[in-house]
Amino acid sequence: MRFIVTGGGTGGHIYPALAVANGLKDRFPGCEVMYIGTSRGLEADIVPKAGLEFHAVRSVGIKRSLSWRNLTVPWEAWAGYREARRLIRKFKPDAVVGTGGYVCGPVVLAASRLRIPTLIHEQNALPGVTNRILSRVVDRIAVTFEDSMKHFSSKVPVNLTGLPVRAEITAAVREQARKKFGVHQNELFVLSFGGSQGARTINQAVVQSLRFLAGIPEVRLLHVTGNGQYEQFMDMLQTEGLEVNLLDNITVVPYMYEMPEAMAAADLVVSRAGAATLAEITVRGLPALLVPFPFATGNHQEYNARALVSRGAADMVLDADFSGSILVKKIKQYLAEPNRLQEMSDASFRMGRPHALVDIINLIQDIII
Ligand SMILES: CC(=O)N[C@H]1[C@@H](OP(=O)(O)OP(=O)(O)OC[C@H]2O[C@@H](n3ccc(=O)[nH]c3=O)[C@H](O)[C@@H]2O)O[C@H](CO)[C@@H](O)[C@@H]1O
Repeated sequence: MRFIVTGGGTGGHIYPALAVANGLKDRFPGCEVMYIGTSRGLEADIVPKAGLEFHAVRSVGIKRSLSWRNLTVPWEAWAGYREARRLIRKFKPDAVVGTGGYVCGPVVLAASRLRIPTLIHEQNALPGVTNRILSRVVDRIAVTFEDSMKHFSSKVPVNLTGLPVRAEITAAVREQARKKFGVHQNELFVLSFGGSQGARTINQAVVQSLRFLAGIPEVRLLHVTGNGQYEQFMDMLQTEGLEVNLLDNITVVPYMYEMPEAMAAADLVVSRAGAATLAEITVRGLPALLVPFPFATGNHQEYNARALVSRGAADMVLDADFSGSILVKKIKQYLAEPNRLQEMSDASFRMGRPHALVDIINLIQDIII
């Protein structure tokens, strides 16, 4: 068996593609998997490190603002399509799977024209432009959120699978994780972070709230600033006259490499609303206070957040409204109403899709038979 997976640009498209590649290898021992991306995207770095055969094709996105570069788009797109077609003809895959990003366009389109079974996975509640176009030519569509199903044409079967999360996220054990982070039984352990890059708004709000949170001993806060924003965060603390080492119940780190354990230990997550983060939160049944990144394409993070909010799994505060005083107010509310947290947790757990990967691999198996 041979498969091609494609998806690129940001980690949000690449990690689900890698999860699918690994899932295919488990389901079809001895199968060959080729990854097609671009040479400029993060995938050119990540995919070879993951031990997969990687090939790059040209791919272009249309600039939303007026730009002379858009004039070269048709030529570049045609060149990328021809490169993808050549790779597919040579490799002869049994199926091609796309997880979004511009590069999926030429690869999935070429596969479909060559009558090779195709599946796309959409991570966000508001589908990206490439997946919307491809949805007309593929054999199967898998989605993370029920809310995105209405954006696809009814001709192609759309399946609600969820987004595959790392196995460690489900495997981490709460009691062990709480011990590791020194969390006492009755403490409310709050994990705050802003996606993989960190979020300035969340960082600022945390700085503004630290003096108050330090005075609430029932709360323990683990805050992740993002690697690129750690120094700025420390500068802001200094300006406020705060020394984090002196605050017993507060820990600040630049990046959390042990996110599975941190989530396992947490009672509440404060974060952006990237699709991977939300898949992890719901698989663990965590209640969340979400502050969507307002500049994500098409404002898709707000749509992602609303998918949880409308089902009672999370609260949302828009980026423009979020501040230290809102954060403190919300935490005080949750402390005063533990039932509310429990209800959010139950609703979150109901949305979680721990079998996302298995369901996606089943769909791939369906289209190749
Ligand atoms: C800014 C932007 O447009 N981001 C998009 C990008 O998300 P991006 O990949 O940046 O962010 P996500 O929130 O989806 O995922 C972040 C991942 O990083 C992990 N993590 C984070 C911080 C940390 O310290 N340690 C750690 O391990 C999280 O556990 C999670 O697995 O692609 C997603 C899927 O298309 C979209 O939904 C997001 O909107």
